[in-house]
Amino acid sequence: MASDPAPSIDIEPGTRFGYQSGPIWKKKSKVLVEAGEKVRVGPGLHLFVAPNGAGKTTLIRSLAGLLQPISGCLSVNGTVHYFADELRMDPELKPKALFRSVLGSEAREHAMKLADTLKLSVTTPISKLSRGNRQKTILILAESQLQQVKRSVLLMDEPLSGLDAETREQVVDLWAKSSTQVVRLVIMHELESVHHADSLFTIHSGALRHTSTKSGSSWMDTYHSLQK
Ligand SMILES: Nc1ncnc2c1ncn2[C@@H]1O[C@H](COP(=O)(O)OP(=O)(O)OP(=O)(O)O)[C@@H](O)[C@H]1O
Repeated sequence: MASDPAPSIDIEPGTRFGYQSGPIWKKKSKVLVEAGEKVRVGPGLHLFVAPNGAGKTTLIRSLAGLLQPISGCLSVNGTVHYFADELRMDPELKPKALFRSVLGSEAREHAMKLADTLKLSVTTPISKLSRGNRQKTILILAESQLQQVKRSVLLMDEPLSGLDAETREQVVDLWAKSSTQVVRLVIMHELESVHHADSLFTIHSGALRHTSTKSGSSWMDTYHSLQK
């Protein structure tokens, strides 16, 4: 029996990402990012770093199927999990109840262990959690959902923002050790804690740039070289 293909993201050359504005009878498209070349990524950790307002969230939301690309073609193969940069839930909900409501028993057990490792209080209502602790809740939920599905594409918008340095290191370590059947595309601004990654996306003057080769000694050097 043939095994399922690995999860992947494909973006065809000429695909343009952006948003529509204006009244419904006179809509205008505003292009933020265009892919000049074909991009294909498979399982692994893929970083997405670009200046504020370049169009990262717009692009990742398009991959999640929440926005239509303005033109062109993309395909995301696998079960898509999209996590925005804020936890939008009932403020009275506690992480433990949230995990119970969306995770099966094994994944829930995984979530509780991870909460312990990352020092998250699972009995504090979301409204009373700090920014970093809300971010931990998102990360734990994301990682635990992956336990329930085999071929996943995880799209995350700035999951490390607000985390202290030790937690950031723990999360990045976790990603490095994680399943080979997951495509992780992660928007971030802080590259210091990332030693291992499989590729880097950026946006320069509206063009999507992508490389799997680290230039210089760090992904930060690679980012700077793609921004020239
Ligand atoms: N529906 C919309 N209507 C008007 N402007 C929009 C819309 N969607 C996005 N924009 C604008 O497009 C630009 C890019 O937005 P986007 O959130 O994708 O950028 P980003 O790279 O994720 O930025 P940041 O790093 O600051 O989060 C911003 O100036 C934003 O205000």
